Amino acid sequence: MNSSDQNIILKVCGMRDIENIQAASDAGVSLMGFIFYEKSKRFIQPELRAEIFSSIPDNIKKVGVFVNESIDFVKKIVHEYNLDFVQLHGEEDPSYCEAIKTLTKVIKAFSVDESFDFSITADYQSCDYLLFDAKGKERGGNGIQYNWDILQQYTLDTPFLLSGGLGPEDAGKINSFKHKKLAGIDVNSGFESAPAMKNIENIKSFISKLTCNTQ
Ligand SMILES: O=C(O)c1ccccc1N[C@@H]1O[C@H](COP(=O)(O)O)[C@@H](O)[C@H]1O
Repeated sequence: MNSSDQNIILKVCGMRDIENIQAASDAGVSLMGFIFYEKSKRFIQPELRAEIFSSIPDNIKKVGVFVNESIDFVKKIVHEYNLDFVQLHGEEDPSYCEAIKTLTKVIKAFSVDESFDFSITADYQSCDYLLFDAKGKERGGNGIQYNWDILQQYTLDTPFLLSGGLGPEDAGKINSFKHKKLAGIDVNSGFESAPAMKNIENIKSFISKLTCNTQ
């Protein structure tokens, strides 16, 4: 039961299956991530993109996820699929983020562990959101969490998304987590029955247990 006036963004990442996208949309998800990183299990093959993107309901905000791609490639994809956001999961520097910001909104991801130095985020304050994922072997989608207490060291104004191994059982922990710059949460492998296939019942049950409203 949602009982708060607070709104947070719920992003479901790594979508690829047309029926699963529709079902997630029907469940109330309005921000979805699509992976343009070839080494990911959730990569969308170029030949499937046109059909997938033309099927996405109009109310869905589309996030393209990239890792150290050329700016020209990202630009092309933003225009081709009308992306509302670009999420950057590599070593993209502040000037790269600025260049993408001329096209669409930018989410810059950082890999966090207990020794993460938040001072590096200072140069990324013009991004629309930062995203704090867990540091793991892969660029993203590692399915592991870090100790969220470290996020209290983040004191800048740019809002952030909480990410990294979030699963259906984490609703209570998310409800208890407080940070004035928390803008949303990003879920992925913790809700999968197979790569890029989300368990819709788990998403519905998760949303119902969050005390904030999701948007
Ligand atoms: O999901 C992927 O395969 C992926 C690949 C490369 C960059 C980012 C990726 N996904 C992002 O990873 C995080 C955490 O995912 P998880 O919950 O630990 O599975 C999330 O921000 C996804 O957007």
